[in-house]
Amino acid sequence: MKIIRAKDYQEMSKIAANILQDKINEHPAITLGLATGGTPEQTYAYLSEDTQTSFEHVTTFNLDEYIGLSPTNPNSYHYYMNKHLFSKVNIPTEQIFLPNGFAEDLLEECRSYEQKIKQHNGIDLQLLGLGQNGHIGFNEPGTSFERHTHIVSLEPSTIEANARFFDSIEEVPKQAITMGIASIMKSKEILVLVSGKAKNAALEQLMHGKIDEQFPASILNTHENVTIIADEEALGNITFMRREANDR
Ligand SMILES: N[C@@H]1[C@@H](O)[C@H](O)[C@@H](COP(=O)(O)O)O[C@@H]1O
Repeated sequence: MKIIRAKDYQEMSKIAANILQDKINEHPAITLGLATGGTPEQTYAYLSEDTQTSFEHVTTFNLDEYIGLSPTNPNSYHYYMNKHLFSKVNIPTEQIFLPNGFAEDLLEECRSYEQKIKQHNGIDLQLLGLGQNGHIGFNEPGTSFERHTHIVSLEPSTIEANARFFDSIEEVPKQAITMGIASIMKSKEILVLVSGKAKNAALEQLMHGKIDEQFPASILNTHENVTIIADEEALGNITFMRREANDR
Protein backbone atom coordinates (compact mmCIF):
# COMPACT_ATOMS: atom_id res chain seq x y z
CA MET A 1 0.00 0.00 0.00
CA LYS A 2 1.23 3.41 -0.88
CA ILE A 3 0.60 6.17 1.66
CA ILE A 4 0.39 9.83 0.71
CA ARG A 5 0.54 12.28 3.61
CA ALA A 6 -1.56 15.41 3.23
CA LYS A 7 -1.41 18.44 5.50
CA ASP A 8 -5.13 18.65 6.06
CA TYR A 9 -8.56 17.81 4.65
CA GLN A 10 -8.27 20.39 1.85
CA GLU A 11 -4.91 19.09 0.70
CA MET A 12 -6.09 15.46 0.89
CA SER A 13 -9.07 16.39 -1.26
CA LYS A 14 -6.95 18.28 -3.77
CA ILE A 15 -4.53 15.36 -4.16
CA ALA A 16 -7.43 12.94 -4.63
CA ALA A 17 -9.12 15.20 -7.18
CA ASN A 18 -5.85 15.57 -9.11
CA ILE A 19 -5.36 11.81 -9.24
CA LEU A 20 -8.93 11.33 -10.48
CA GLN A 21 -8.54 14.09 -13.08
CA ASP A 22 -5.31 12.55 -14.40
CA LYS A 23 -6.92 9.11 -14.65
CA ILE A 24 -9.97 10.48 -16.47
CA ASN A 25 -7.80 12.46 -18.87
CA GLU A 26 -5.62 9.41 -19.55
CA HIS A 27 -8.62 7.10 -19.97
CA PRO A 28 -11.73 9.12 -20.85
CA ALA A 29 -13.95 6.00 -20.81
CA ILE A 30 -12.83 4.98 -17.31
CA THR A 31 -15.20 3.21 -14.90
CA LEU A 32 -15.04 4.80 -11.46
CA GLY A 33 -16.29 3.39 -8.18
CA LEU A 34 -17.50 6.23 -5.98
CA ALA A 35 -18.01 6.68 -2.26
CA THR A 36 -20.23 8.93 -0.17
CA GLY A 37 -19.97 10.22 3.41
CA GLY A 38 -18.32 13.41 4.61
CA THR A 39 -14.80 12.48 3.48
CA PRO A 40 -15.07 12.77 -0.34
CA GLU A 41 -17.25 15.91 -0.39
CA GLN A 42 -14.40 18.31 -1.05
CA THR A 43 -12.83 15.97 -3.61
CA TYR A 44 -16.09 16.15 -5.53
CA ALA A 45 -16.13 19.94 -5.12
CA TYR A 46 -12.66 20.18 -6.69
CA LEU A 47 -13.71 17.86 -9.51
CA SER A 48 -16.81 19.95 -10.16
CA GLU A 49 -14.80 23.18 -10.38
CA ASP A 50 -12.51 21.72 -13.02
CA THR A 51 -13.70 22.61 -16.50
CA GLN A 52 -10.82 20.84 -18.27
CA THR A 53 -11.83 17.29 -17.35
CA SER A 54 -14.71 15.76 -19.28
CA PHE A 55 -17.00 13.16 -17.74
CA GLU A 56 -18.68 12.57 -21.09
CA HIS A 57 -17.39 9.00 -21.41
CA VAL A 58 -16.97 8.18 -17.71
CA THR A 59 -19.13 5.50 -16.07
CA THR A 60 -19.64 5.46 -12.30
CA PHE A 61 -20.79 2.83 -9.82
CA ASN A 62 -21.47 3.90 -6.27
CA LEU A 63 -20.57 1.65 -3.38
CA ASP A 64 -23.80 1.71 -1.47
CA GLU A 65 -27.26 3.09 -0.76
CA TYR A 66 -29.65 3.04 2.18
CA ILE A 67 -32.65 0.75 1.93
CA GLY A 68 -36.01 2.52 2.01
CA LEU A 69 -34.88 5.98 0.93
CA SER A 70 -36.09 7.13 -2.49
CA PRO A 71 -33.52 8.72 -4.82
CA THR A 72 -35.09 12.14 -4.16
CA ASN A 73 -34.76 11.83 -0.38
CA PRO A 74 -32.05 14.34 0.65
CA ASN A 75 -30.40 11.69 2.84
CA SER A 76 -30.14 9.12 0.05
CA TYR A 77 -26.79 8.59 -1.60
CA HIS A 78 -28.48 9.20 -4.98
CA TYR A 79 -29.30 12.71 -3.78
CA TYR A 80 -25.82 13.20 -2.30
CA MET A 81 -24.11 12.24 -5.56
CA ASN A 82 -26.36 14.47 -7.66
CA LYS A 83 -25.79 17.37 -5.31
CA HIS A 84 -22.02 17.04 -4.96
CA LEU A 85 -20.98 15.79 -8.38
CA PHE A 86 -23.35 14.56 -11.06
CA SER A 87 -25.37 17.78 -11.42
CA LYS A 88 -22.12 19.73 -11.85
CA VAL A 89 -20.23 17.67 -14.43
CA ASN A 90 -21.08 16.55 -17.95
CA ILE A 91 -21.73 12.89 -17.16
CA PRO A 92 -24.66 11.36 -19.09
CA THR A 93 -27.33 10.00 -16.72
CA GLU A 94 -27.24 6.56 -18.34
CA GLN A 95 -23.59 6.17 -17.30
CA ILE A 96 -24.41 6.64 -13.59
CA PHE A 97 -25.15 3.59 -11.45
CA LEU A 98 -26.11 3.36 -7.77
CA PRO A 99 -27.83 0.48 -6.01
CA ASN A 100 -31.56 1.14 -5.76
CA GLY A 101 -32.49 0.94 -2.08
CA PHE A 102 -36.09 1.45 -3.06
CA ALA A 103 -36.28 -1.60 -5.35
CA GLU A 104 -39.21 -3.96 -4.81
CA ASP A 105 -36.99 -7.02 -5.10
CA LEU A 106 -33.84 -6.11 -3.22
CA LEU A 107 -32.10 -9.45 -3.75
CA GLU A 108 -32.60 -9.12 -7.48
CA GLU A 109 -31.29 -5.55 -7.25
CA CYS A 110 -28.07 -6.83 -5.63
CA ARG A 111 -27.66 -9.52 -8.27
CA SER A 112 -28.26 -7.18 -11.21
CA TYR A 113 -25.99 -4.46 -9.76
CA GLU A 114 -23.10 -6.89 -9.60
CA GLN A 115 -23.94 -8.04 -13.12
CA LYS A 116 -23.85 -4.47 -14.42
CA ILE A 117 -20.39 -3.92 -12.93
CA LYS A 118 -19.22 -7.08 -14.69
CA GLN A 119 -20.75 -5.96 -18.00
CA HIS A 120 -18.64 -2.81 -17.76
CA ASN A 121 -15.51 -4.95 -17.31
CA GLY A 122 -15.25 -4.07 -13.63
CA ILE A 123 -14.15 -0.92 -11.87
CA ASP A 124 -10.92 0.73 -12.93
CA LEU A 125 -10.51 3.03 -9.95
CA GLN A 126 -12.44 2.71 -6.71
CA LEU A 127 -12.62 5.59 -4.25
CA LEU A 128 -13.13 4.55 -0.62
CA GLY A 129 -13.71 6.20 2.72
CA LEU A 130 -12.99 4.40 5.99
CA GLY A 131 -15.58 3.79 8.70
CA GLN A 132 -14.41 4.19 12.29
CA ASN A 133 -15.07 0.48 12.82
CA GLY A 134 -13.11 -0.40 9.68
CA HIS A 135 -16.08 -0.64 7.36
CA ILE A 136 -15.66 0.05 3.66
CA GLY A 137 -18.80 0.74 1.69
CA PHE A 138 -21.28 -0.59 4.23
CA ASN A 139 -19.39 -3.83 4.85
CA GLU A 140 -19.55 -4.01 8.60
CA PRO A 141 -17.15 -6.00 10.84
CA GLY A 142 -17.72 -9.72 10.42
CA THR A 143 -18.74 -9.51 6.74
CA SER A 144 -17.19 -12.33 4.73
CA PHE A 145 -14.41 -11.20 2.41
CA GLU A 146 -16.08 -13.37 -0.26
CA ARG A 147 -19.30 -11.39 -0.53
CA HIS A 148 -20.45 -9.46 -3.58
CA THR A 149 -23.24 -6.84 -3.60
CA HIS A 150 -25.59 -7.67 -0.73
CA ILE A 151 -28.02 -6.36 1.88
CA VAL A 152 -26.57 -5.37 5.26
CA SER A 153 -27.91 -4.48 8.67
CA LEU A 154 -26.03 -1.45 9.89
CA GLU A 155 -24.08 -1.57 13.15
CA PRO A 156 -25.37 0.72 15.92
CA SER A 157 -22.00 2.54 15.77
CA THR A 158 -22.45 3.23 12.03
CA ILE A 159 -26.01 4.46 12.58
CA GLU A 160 -24.67 6.74 15.30
CA ALA A 161 -21.78 8.03 13.16
CA ASN A 162 -24.10 8.76 10.21
CA ALA A 163 -26.88 10.32 12.31
CA ARG A 164 -25.19 13.71 11.85
CA PHE A 165 -26.59 13.82 8.32
CA PHE A 166 -30.19 13.22 9.51
CA ASP A 167 -32.62 15.25 11.65
CA SER A 168 -32.59 12.52 14.29
CA ILE A 169 -30.93 9.14 14.85
CA GLU A 170 -34.34 7.44 14.50
CA GLU A 171 -34.42 8.50 10.85
CA VAL A 172 -31.22 6.66 9.92
CA PRO A 173 -32.17 3.52 7.93
CA LYS A 174 -31.19 0.26 9.61
CA GLN A 175 -30.29 -1.48 6.37
CA ALA A 176 -28.40 -0.76 3.18
CA ILE A 177 -27.28 -2.34 -0.07
CA THR A 178 -23.53 -2.38 -0.49
CA MET A 179 -21.00 -3.66 -2.94
CA GLY A 180 -19.27 -6.50 -1.10
CA ILE A 181 -15.62 -6.85 -0.21
CA ALA A 182 -15.15 -9.25 -3.14
CA SER A 183 -16.69 -6.64 -5.49
CA ILE A 184 -14.40 -3.92 -4.15
CA MET A 185 -11.30 -6.11 -4.32
CA LYS A 186 -11.89 -6.77 -8.03
CA SER A 187 -11.24 -3.06 -8.77
CA LYS A 188 -8.01 -2.59 -10.63
CA GLU A 189 -6.94 0.29 -8.40
CA ILE A 190 -8.18 1.62 -5.05
CA LEU A 191 -7.84 5.08 -3.53
CA VAL A 192 -8.66 5.41 0.17
CA LEU A 193 -9.30 8.83 1.72
CA VAL A 194 -8.82 9.23 5.46
CA SER A 195 -9.20 12.50 7.32
CA GLY A 196 -9.44 13.65 10.91
CA LYS A 197 -8.52 12.47 14.41
CA ALA A 198 -11.62 10.30 14.67
CA LYS A 199 -10.14 8.01 11.99
CA ASN A 200 -6.68 7.68 13.59
CA ALA A 201 -7.30 4.37 15.35
CA ALA A 202 -8.99 2.86 12.28
CA LEU A 203 -6.14 4.01 10.03
CA GLU A 204 -3.56 2.51 12.39
CA GLN A 205 -5.42 -0.78 12.40
CA LEU A 206 -5.64 -0.69 8.60
CA MET A 207 -1.90 -0.07 8.27
CA HIS A 208 -0.61 -2.31 11.04
CA GLY A 209 -3.36 -4.60 12.28
CA LYS A 210 -3.92 -8.17 11.19
CA ILE A 211 -6.04 -9.09 8.19
CA ASP A 212 -9.32 -10.06 9.72
CA GLU A 213 -12.98 -10.00 8.72
CA GLN A 214 -13.65 -8.20 12.01
CA PHE A 215 -11.90 -5.21 10.43
CA PRO A 216 -13.12 -5.20 6.82
CA ALA A 217 -10.64 -2.60 5.47
CA SER A 218 -7.72 -4.86 6.50
CA ILE A 219 -8.26 -6.88 3.30
CA LEU A 220 -6.91 -3.91 1.34
CA ASN A 221 -3.41 -5.01 2.40
CA THR A 222 -3.76 -7.93 -0.01
CA HIS A 223 -4.68 -5.77 -3.02
CA GLU A 224 -1.79 -4.94 -5.30
CA ASN A 225 -2.71 -1.34 -6.14
CA VAL A 226 -3.95 0.63 -3.14
CA THR A 227 -3.09 4.24 -2.32
CA ILE A 228 -4.14 5.81 0.97
CA ILE A 229 -4.30 9.59 1.12
CA ALA A 230 -4.43 10.58 4.76
CA ASP A 231 -4.16 13.92 6.49
CA GLU A 232 -1.96 14.69 9.47
CA GLU A 233 -4.79 14.42 11.99
CA ALA A 234 -5.68 10.95 10.76
CA LEU A 235 -2.04 9.85 10.68
CA GLY A 236 -1.15 11.19 14.14
CA ASN A 237 1.87 9.19 15.31
CA ILE A 238 1.32 6.15 13.12
CA THR A 239 4.65 4.84 11.86
CA PHE A 240 5.15 4.11 8.19
CA MET A 241 7.02 0.88 8.89
CA ARG A 242 6.46 -1.65 6.12
CA ARG A 243 4.25 -4.59 7.00
CA GLU A 244 6.12 -7.88 6.59
CA ALA A 245 4.32 -10.81 5.01
CA ASN A 246 4.56 -12.84 8.20
CA ASP A 247 2.92 -10.06 10.27
CA ARG A 248 -0.34 -10.67 8.46
N1 LIG B 1 -21.27 4.07 3.78
C1 LIG B 1 -20.40 5.14 4.07
C2 LIG B 1 -19.03 4.79 3.62
O1 LIG B 1 -18.99 4.60 2.21
C3 LIG B 1 -18.09 5.88 4.09
O2 LIG B 1 -16.86 5.77 3.48
C4 LIG B 1 -17.91 5.76 5.59
C5 LIG B 1 -17.16 6.91 6.21
O3 LIG B 1 -17.96 8.03 6.26
P1 LIG B 1 -17.41 9.50 6.51
O4 LIG B 1 -16.61 9.84 5.32
O5 LIG B 1 -18.62 10.36 6.64
O6 LIG B 1 -16.60 9.43 7.75
O7 LIG B 1 -19.15 5.53 6.21
C6 LIG B 1 -20.39 5.61 5.54
O8 LIG B 1 -21.23 4.91 6.34
